[in-house]
Amino acid sequence: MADNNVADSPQLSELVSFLQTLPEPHILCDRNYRIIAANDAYRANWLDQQDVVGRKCYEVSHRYDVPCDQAGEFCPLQRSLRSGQRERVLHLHHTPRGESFENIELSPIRDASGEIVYYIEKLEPLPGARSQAHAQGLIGRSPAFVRMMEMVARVAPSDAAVLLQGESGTGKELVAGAIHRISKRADQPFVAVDCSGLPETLFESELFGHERGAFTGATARKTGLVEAAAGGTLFLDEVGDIPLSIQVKLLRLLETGTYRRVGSPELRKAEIRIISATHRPLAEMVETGSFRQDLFYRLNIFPIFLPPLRERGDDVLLLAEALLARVAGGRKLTLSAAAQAWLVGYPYPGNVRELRNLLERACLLCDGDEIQREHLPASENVEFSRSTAIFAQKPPPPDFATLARNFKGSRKALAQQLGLSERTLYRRLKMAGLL
Ligand SMILES: Nc1ncnc2c1ncn2[C@@H]1O[C@H](COP(=O)(O)OP(=O)(O)OP(=O)(O)O)[C@@H](O)[C@H]1O
Repeated sequence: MADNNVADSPQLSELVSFLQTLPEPHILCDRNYRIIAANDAYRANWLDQQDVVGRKCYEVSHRYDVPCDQAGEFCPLQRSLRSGQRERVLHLHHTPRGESFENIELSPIRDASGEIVYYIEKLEPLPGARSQAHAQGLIGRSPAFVRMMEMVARVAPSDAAVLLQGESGTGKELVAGAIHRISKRADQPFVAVDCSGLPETLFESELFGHERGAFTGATARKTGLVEAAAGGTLFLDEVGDIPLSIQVKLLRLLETGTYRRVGSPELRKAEIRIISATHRPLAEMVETGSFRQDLFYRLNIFPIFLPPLRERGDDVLLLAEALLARVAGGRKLTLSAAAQAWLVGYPYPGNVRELRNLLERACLLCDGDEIQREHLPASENVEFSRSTAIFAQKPPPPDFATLARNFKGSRKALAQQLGLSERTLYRRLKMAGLL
């Protein structure tokens, strides 16, 4: 770690030996992006590489010739110079093991006059996210994808409820898993519940468990999914498909953090973090009354929008290469220039899932080593796959007017069922022409 340039300055050498005590990779930079020192944890990542001291941070981490903000990315150093505060960003960095997402935290160090003279930069790799072709985790490097990953990195360490919204096949389940793996609950269970596949009658006993004899057929005590996820993460997939009658039960769990097994008076504490996902427009469903507003607020503490593949530019080819390696069953396949051109131009209504399916089919059709244009769908099939993608979506739940007309109870009961105040309900009824 010792650096001849810095040994003369007592203040600096103190800083440098402080960095050395830190277990995470750290570097010290000046205001001009020059790396002045790097601790052993950082150097361990750069084994066998040219020394980084004296080089510019953007050149080492990005192989750019200019600072990040001039290359179209956020530069935490520039931000910190402006704000005078500590700044955090997520960057895709070149490392000796390939590209990897890293959480960067930059803390300014001031001299006696208050002027910022150095920056301490902490670099922590984000587990579960890579841009490399053969990684098993989330793949992408487009600006839309990096923006999403930045949100993932920010929320993961907290216990905040996350709502993942995005079209079908955009990777919501994968992102939920990544949040769990980055969180402090990573060593505890990750339990996924497909809410659309859960019949109304089973919802409570599946989620909360039941006692022996709680209802006909309950021949033994059953542990619920909330209990199975204890200490970890409960992932509620397709949360927009939960019927109104059940939404209230979920709300109670979120509001009180407690639940009861069916057939048991004992109140149990739920030690879980909730991540939910939906491809439905939940905010609109709240407007039309098919999703409870209060439950929406509880789930939507930290919303993350997953970009559709058609907005992810070059990620298509990056993903295609990685997914090809995953579906090719050990064969080493490449994509011809014409196949690549078709893949880049296709709009992917079924997103990454559809890309994966197209490649799986192409592998089966291809006898050689290179996937050709003809192994991919003819243009008329594009419409076919689009209609199947739409067909795969479930019918929307009934709208507010239908619900309100068919409701048998009082207006107060209807307001309660919809999670609205009576005043809001009155306004909605009026707008729907029902008053
Ligand atoms: N960024 C990504 N990198 C690698 N694979 C991905 C990525 N995004 C999605 N996939 C793959 O695409 C497929 C669909 O992903 P996933 O099931 O997570 O989507 P989803 O948004 O939850 O879909 P749905 O709304 O239909 O449940 C999976 O095979 C997943 O591994």
